[in-house]
Amino acid sequence: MSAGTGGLPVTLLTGFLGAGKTTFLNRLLADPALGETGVIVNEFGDVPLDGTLIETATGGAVLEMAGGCLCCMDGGVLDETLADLTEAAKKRGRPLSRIVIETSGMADPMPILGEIGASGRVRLNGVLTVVDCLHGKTTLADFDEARRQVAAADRIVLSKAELADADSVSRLRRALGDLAPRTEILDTGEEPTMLLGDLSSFSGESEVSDSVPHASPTDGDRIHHAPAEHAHHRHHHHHHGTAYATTVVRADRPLAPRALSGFVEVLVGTLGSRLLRVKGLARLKGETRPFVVQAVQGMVHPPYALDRWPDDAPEETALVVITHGHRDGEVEALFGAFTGEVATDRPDAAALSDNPLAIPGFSSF
Ligand SMILES: Nc1nc2c(ncn2[C@@H]2O[C@H](COP(=O)(O)OP(=O)(O)OP(=O)(O)O)[C@@H](O)[C@H]2O)c(=O)[nH]1
Repeated sequence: MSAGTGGLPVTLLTGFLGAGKTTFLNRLLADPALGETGVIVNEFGDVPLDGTLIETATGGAVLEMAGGCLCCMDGGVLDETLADLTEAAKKRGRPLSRIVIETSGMADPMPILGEIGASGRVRLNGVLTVVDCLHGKTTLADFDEARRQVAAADRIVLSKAELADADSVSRLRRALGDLAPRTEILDTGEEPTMLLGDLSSFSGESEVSDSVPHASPTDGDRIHHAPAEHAHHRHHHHHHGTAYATTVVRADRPLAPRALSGFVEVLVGTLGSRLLRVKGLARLKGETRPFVVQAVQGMVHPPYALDRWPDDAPEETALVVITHGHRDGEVEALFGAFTGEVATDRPDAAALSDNPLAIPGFSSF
C-alpha cells in the first residue's frame, strides 16, 4: 500500500486470528524511540481482551473497539475513532506522533485502507502483516482473508519462528513470496523503529485487486465505540456471518485449573481444524488474579496471570471461542461438561443430558 501525505501517520497492523499481532505490538510499544503511539484495537467477539493486554504492557493510550469488525462497519466510524483518540491524547498533554490500528484476525484490510484514505486527518504509513510460522501455511491455503492480509502488506513479520522447524519456515517463506513477491519478510525480533518506522520506502503489493491468488492504560484513555450491526456488512471478501462462529462461554464461580485445562484440551481435540481461536480471562479457584487463556488452532499457549482484573471486566471466566463451521451448542456443551456450568442458550436439562462428557461427579470441580 502506498503511503499518503500529510496528517498523523497510521500503520495498519493485520494478520490472521492468533498470528501474534498483540504480542508483537506490545513489543513495539515498549520502545520509547517510537514516541507517543495511539492504538485502536478491533476485536471480533464481545470479550475485549487485547486492549487490556496492551494497556497492561505499556500503560499507554489505548482506544478500543470491541465486538464488531472494522472492515464491516459503516463509513465514518473509523474516522470518528481516529478523531477521539487524537483529541484524548491532546487533552492528556501527550499529543500522538503515530497511530497503529490492530485489525481483528478475520479482517479484510482493503475496506479499512479505504476508510483511512478517506480520512483527512491521517495518512497511511503502511501495512504490517504478522504471519504465524506454525499455522501460516495452512491458514494461507484455507482463508481468503489471510491471503488478502498478506497481499496488502508493505512488510510481512514472521512470528513464532522459534516454535516451528526450519523447513516449514522456508516453505512458508516460499508461499508468501508467491503471494507477495516484492514484499520484504522480517522477523518479530527486528528493531522496532525498523518495523514501525516509515514503511513508505518499501513498496509492497500496492494494488490488491479482487484477483488475490487462490492457493489450494493505567493512565490512558479508553473509549468504547459501539460496533455497527453486521447487517451493514458491505460487499467484500469475507462472510463472518456464515463462515465463522464466535461463542462466548462464561462462569462466575471460580473454576478448578484442571477443569479449565481439560476444557481447552478437549475443545482442541474435538473441534480439530474447525477451531481457530480461544482467548479470554479465567477466574480460578484459590486465585485473586485473572489468568489469560489462549489457544490458536491446535496450539494451546501457556496461561499466565495478570496483576489484577481490568477495571471494566467482571471478575468471571469469559472465553471467546472462534470456529470455522459451526455446530449449535457444541462449545457450550463441552464447557458445561468440564465446569458444571450449564449452557445458557438451551434449557438446562437438555444441556446436561445431551452433554457428551457428562461424567458423574466430574462437574463438581
Ligand atoms: N512462542 C511464541 N508465542 C507467540 C508469539 N507471538 C504470539 N505468541 C502467542 O500466540 C498467542 C496469540 O498471540 P496474540 O498476540 O494474542 O495474537 P493476535 O494476532 O493478537 O490474536 P487475535 O487478536 O485474536 O487475532 C498468545 O498466546 C501469544 O503468547 C511468538 O513469536 N512466539
